[in-house]
This record gives sequence, structure tokens and C-alpha cells, in this order.
Amino acid sequence: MRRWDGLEGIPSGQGRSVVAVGVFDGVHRGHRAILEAAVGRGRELGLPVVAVTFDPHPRAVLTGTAPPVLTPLERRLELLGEYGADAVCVLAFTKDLSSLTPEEFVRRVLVDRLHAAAVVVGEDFRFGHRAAGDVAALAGFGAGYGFTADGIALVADGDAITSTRVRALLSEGAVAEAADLLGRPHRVEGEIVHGAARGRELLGFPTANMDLLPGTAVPGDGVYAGWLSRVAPVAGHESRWPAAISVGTNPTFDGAERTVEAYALDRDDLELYGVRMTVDFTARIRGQERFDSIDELIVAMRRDVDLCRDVLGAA
Ligand SMILES: Cc1cc2nc3c(=O)[nH]c(=O)nc-3n(C[C@H](O)[C@H](O)[C@H](O)COP(=O)(O)O)c2cc1C
Ligand SMILES: Nc1ncnc2c1ncn2[C@@H]1O[C@H](COP(=O)(O)OP(=O)(O)O)[C@@H](O)[C@H]1O
Repeated sequence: MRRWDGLEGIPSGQGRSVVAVGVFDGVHRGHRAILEAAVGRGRELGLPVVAVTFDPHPRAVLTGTAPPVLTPLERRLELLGEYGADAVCVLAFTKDLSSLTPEEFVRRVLVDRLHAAAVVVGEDFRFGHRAAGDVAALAGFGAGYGFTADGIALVADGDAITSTRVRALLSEGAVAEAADLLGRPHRVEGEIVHGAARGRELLGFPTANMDLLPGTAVPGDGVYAGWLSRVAPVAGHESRWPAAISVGTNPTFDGAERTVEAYALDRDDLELYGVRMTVDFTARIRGQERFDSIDELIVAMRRDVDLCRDVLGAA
């Protein structure tokens, strides 16, 4: 998968292509339906598939507040590649880009640079200044400029699958339901940093504390089962562990800062400070509690660890 930053990043000799356009945050099952349709068109026409995505999120520029990030750019690109994009063009969603009229957007991005033969979008796709363009408008321009436009029906499981819905489920702690819509568990990424040094000594459960990428969508406070993994696996070494994960302010210790920390089940010998890791959230175990004593917290953590082991199918 090739990455092109900005319209200038597209090679000048680029021939015709099938273009899928969207923010694609989460690369959820609905996004995948769009990519699958694009891959199908690419096969019919014998053309490569180019995904066009926006970063930062358009809402950051349009409303001043970006929604929590489900898939940081690197991860989004990796997934778009996995699901069939031959290249991804990342457009900075600037005031300039957002003030292009629908026809200017079509001409500058889709026609002049990408030589689109077919454009595939979600049926609710809007583009151009004040979101004035829709799929019908896209098809109209396509008739003039020589590309087809397909608006793919939103995949639904009762309600349409959207990034907004995934974010809402995560904030409620409904990580299994979010995983259903995503087609895989929600993942957060960050470097392992020092915490309050209580885990190993006081509680008997060392926890890797994550310094998350800014803007990350973090599940609501609670205890979760999931997986702790190295971003860059080391050959000949384990790089992925079943884990019990805590998201919250450590209320038993009157903590103020919200942390994401993961205990790799049945291990106490890992050296993870400074290492980039991911945490995948598979199932919710319970909410955060403020215990009256450390012993009560330890009893609860032991129970959590047993439940996580069962849920994750670890020995
Ligand atoms: C499985 C698990 C469950 C936890 N549950 C709670 C909880 O209910 N209440 C709480 O105050 N802290 C909870 N914690 C967080 C611990 O308080 C935290 O791991 C401990 O303070 C160590 O902090 P440190 O890593 O900064 O040293 C939990 C941690 C884990 C791994
Ligand atoms: N099973 C494990 N799960 C997570 N981290 C572990 C594990 N075993 C050892 N570690 C290491 O211990 C560190 C956490 O120790 P801890 O006593 O909780 O201190 P702190 O929270 O201050 O970093 C982790 O960052 C990691 O480097």
C-alpha cells in the first residue's frame, strides 16, 4: 500500500483509478463495505483502488472540536491497505480544502489528480463547501467528467453502523458491542510510562501504564479483558499477552488522573518502560470501584484476573 500526503504527493504519472472517499475513522464494517465495493469496481475495470481520507478529522476544522479518534492515522492507513486499497491519499482538511465548491473538489481531487474512472462513497457522503454536494451531485459531475459514482448503502444491524455509534458504545464501556461494529476489538496505542509504583509492590499486579496518542477514544472507566501487544514484535520473543485492563482514576487511592493500565496475566518479569504497546479491548468485566482497603482491592483484582483468563481463553 502506497501513501500519498496531499494532492502533491500523488505521482504525476498516476493513471486512472477507482477512488473511495471518506474519513474512515475506525475502518468499521460499514467502511469495509465501501472498500469492498471499490475493490470490486477495480477488478471489473482493471484499475487500482485509491482511498482518499482526511486528517485531521473534518469536524476539528469545521466545529473546532475533533471527535475522539478510533484509529490514529497510521493504523487507519494500515487497515485501509488490509481491506484492499492500493494507495491512500491523505488530505489535510484545511479551511482552503473545506471552502472548495463541490465541483472544484471533484475537479481538483478526483479528476485532475486521481483520474477517477469510478468513485465509491457511503450513501450519506457529503462534500464541498457547507457539505453542499451529495451522491446525486457526484453522479451528475461524473456524467460530465467521465466517472461513475456509487453510493453504498450503510451497513446496519438494526441501526446504521457509524463511527459516532462506535464512539458512544466505547464511552459507555460497551467494548464487545463496539468490537461487533468494528469487526475487531477497539485498539489504543501508546508508550509505557512510569505510574505510582504501587502495582508490583503493594498489589502484586504490575501494570503497564500507557501514555496514549493524543485524542484517543478511550473506553469509559472500568475493568476490561483484552490483549497487550508490542507494536514492533521482537523476533524470538513473546509480543502479545492476554491482559486485565483498568481504565480510571484509581479511586481507591484518590487518584485524579485517568490512566489506562494493563496487567499481562500471570507474568511479573516484563520490562516494558519506553516500549510502544497496544491494548485491544475485548470484554467489560465491571466498573471502577473505590474500595475501603487495599486488601479488598486485591481480592477484586484476583477475581478480575480469573474472569479475564476465562474470557480470553488463556490457560
Ligand atoms: C484488573 C484491575 C482492576 C482494577 N480495579 C480497580 C478498582 O476497582 N479501583 C481502583 O481504585 N483501582 C483499580 N485498579 C487500578 C489499581 O489501583 C492500579 O493498578 C494501582 O493503583 C497501580 O497503579 P500504578 O500502576 O500507577 O502503580 C485495577 C487495576 C487492575 C489491573
Ligand atoms: N505482567 C506484567 N504486566 C504489565 N507490566 C509488567 C508485567 N510484569 C512486569 N511489568 C513491568 O512492570 C511495570 C509496572 O510496574 P508497577 O509496579 O505497576 O509500577 P508503575 O505502575 O509505577 O510503572 C510495567 O510498566 C512493566 O514494565
